Amino acid sequence: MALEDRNRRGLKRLLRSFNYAISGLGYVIRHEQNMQIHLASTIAICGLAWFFSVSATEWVLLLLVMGGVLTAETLNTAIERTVDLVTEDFHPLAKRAKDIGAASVFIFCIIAIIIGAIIFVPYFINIL
Ligand SMILES: Nc1ncnc2c1ncn2[C@@H]1O[C@H](COP(=O)(O)OP(=O)(O)OP(=O)(O)O)[C@@H](O)[C@H]1O
Repeated sequence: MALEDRNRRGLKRLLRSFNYAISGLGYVIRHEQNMQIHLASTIAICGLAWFFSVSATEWVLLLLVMGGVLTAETLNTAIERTVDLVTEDFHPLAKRAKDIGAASVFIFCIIAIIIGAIIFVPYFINIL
């Protein structure tokens, strides 16, 4: 957001914020291979949920964890770019910050896999 707009309010500022968010999302999707993998997984999981006609509660849980993974990856990319802005040299703290950012995505992925298994395994067993 342009610096002079920071104290302004109203629809114009809201629309600009929306545009900046879309631009950030587009960047992450275009440049981060992990985000592309997460998105492909999200589409596949939605297809599976539709195929098995999962319940509304299960949809909510799936959407929450899928959204959580995508959000964690987006924030992790922001951390990576911020670290790159601070230093391009090897630095133990840069490594620490990036590794911890990556850990946050990893944690959410593990939780998503566990919740996905809890929801889908009974459906798979049913069609066997
Ligand atoms: N400036 C740095 N100093 C020390 N270690 C770094 C630095 N930059 C990256 N690393 C190490 O290399 C790893 C990979 O960093 P990189 O910036 O390539 O991110 P990435 O995990 O490959 O993510 P992506 O490919 O999604 O951008 C980091 O997790 C960190 O351990």
